[in-house]
Amino acid sequence: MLKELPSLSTILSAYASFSAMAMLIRTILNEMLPERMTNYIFSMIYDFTSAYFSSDFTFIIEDRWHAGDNQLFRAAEIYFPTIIGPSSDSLLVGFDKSSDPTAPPKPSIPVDCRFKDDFDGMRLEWTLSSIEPKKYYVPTKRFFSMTCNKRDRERVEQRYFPYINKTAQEILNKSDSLSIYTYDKKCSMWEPTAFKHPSTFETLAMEPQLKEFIMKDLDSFMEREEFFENVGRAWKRGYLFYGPPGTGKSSLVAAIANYMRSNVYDLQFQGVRNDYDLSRILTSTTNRSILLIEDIDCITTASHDRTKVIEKCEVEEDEDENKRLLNFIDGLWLSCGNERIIIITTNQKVKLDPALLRPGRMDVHIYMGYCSPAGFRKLAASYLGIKDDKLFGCIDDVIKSIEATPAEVAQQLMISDEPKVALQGLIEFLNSKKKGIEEAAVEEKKTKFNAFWV
Ligand SMILES: Nc1ncnc2c1ncn2[C@@H]1O[C@H](COP(=O)(O)OP(=O)(O)OP(=O)(O)O)[C@@H](O)[C@H]1O
Repeated sequence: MLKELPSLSTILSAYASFSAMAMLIRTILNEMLPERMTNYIFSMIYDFTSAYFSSDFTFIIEDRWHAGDNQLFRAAEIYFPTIIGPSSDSLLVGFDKSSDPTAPPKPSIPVDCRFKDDFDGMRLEWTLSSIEPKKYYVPTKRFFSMTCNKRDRERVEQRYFPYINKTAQEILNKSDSLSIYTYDKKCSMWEPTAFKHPSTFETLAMEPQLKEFIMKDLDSFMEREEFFENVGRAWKRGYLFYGPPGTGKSSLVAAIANYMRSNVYDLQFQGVRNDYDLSRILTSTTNRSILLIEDIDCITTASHDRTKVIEKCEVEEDEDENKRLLNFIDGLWLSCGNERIIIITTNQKVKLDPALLRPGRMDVHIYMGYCSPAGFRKLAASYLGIKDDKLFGCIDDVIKSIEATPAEVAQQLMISDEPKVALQGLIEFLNSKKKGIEEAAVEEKKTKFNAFWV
């Protein structure tokens, strides 16, 4: 076997010829090529050989991805503070406006902090870095980086990253704080505010069957990811809430957010310039959230009340605006990611283009109406903590005969903590409203009568 090995003199002479060759190439390159070109060639050779022979592999997760937020970065931001422990020597802490100051502060990862995570037998060391932009209007770029062994690359891609996403979602589901986001056009980013609306399905004054229907619909939507995938439909559901002001449309949105434990993105149609803008705004929202567009009737000036005489140019303007709105809603369905609930509210459904209301754009239409006796009882239970009273019968009678919104009834019930006083005040309010309506009806009759004889 030893015989097969080359002799020492052969090895030395091979090494000498290789070195001579390398020197010759180097001299030729130095003589013939400009210095910058030579440096470039050497750096390429270095990069190639070091990548080929190195056993390291680096993953980088930047905060932006394809002109939107990088969802993996957002998930990492939620997950990493929960694993940062003895392996790190610093932690960023703070409170936001909505935090309980007596509770421990919220943790976050400081820039340049190194920390380790153990997953499936691998020890992965992460760093959060940031790059300051050269131009003042470009935001700071932040990214997590981690170098692992090349042989672990597949495991990290296939199992560790999905694990980060899943764990972040579980943390969000368990967390008791929700946020409502509004889009800041100047900074091109969503601004979160703590969402602490107390409305729940329990406190809502609406027909119990309707509540049941909405809750079941939401549950079945959340459970049917596979169904949506099999039938080739986007995993989204569109709800239209319509009804007079003060009947609880916004309260219903809040009840849904609390029920689903979902953040709300409050989207302003007026703030969106074009399709590209919309897609950019939507890609920076997170999955499993509610997209809310309130008072959509105020967006379109179009009136479908065909009894009204409208100028030709007005009709054309309305049609343009309607087209833009339909495009906007279709854009929502296309670009807003998965597991989304899209809610549109309006005071006047008749003003909306019927094309907007078709299934696929708006799947479920919910009418929020005036206060019924059952609605009043719900409000009395929430505001006064009472289930019955001898004044209830009298209130039921008036409430059935007029149009009082739950907001108006709730307003009266808040006047006093003393149930008797509050109920008495409500009766007076309802009676005066009834009287006002009757007087207005008589007045209208009189006007019509006079007009007939003129
Ligand atoms: N159905 C309801 N159940 C319980 N509370 C209600 C209901 N409707 C209205 N309220 C009370 O009235 C207030 C105003 O209601 P809300 O803003 O939800 O009505 P809205 O229909 O969204 O009104 P708008 O069309 O003007 O936006 C709520 O904060 C809540 O206290």
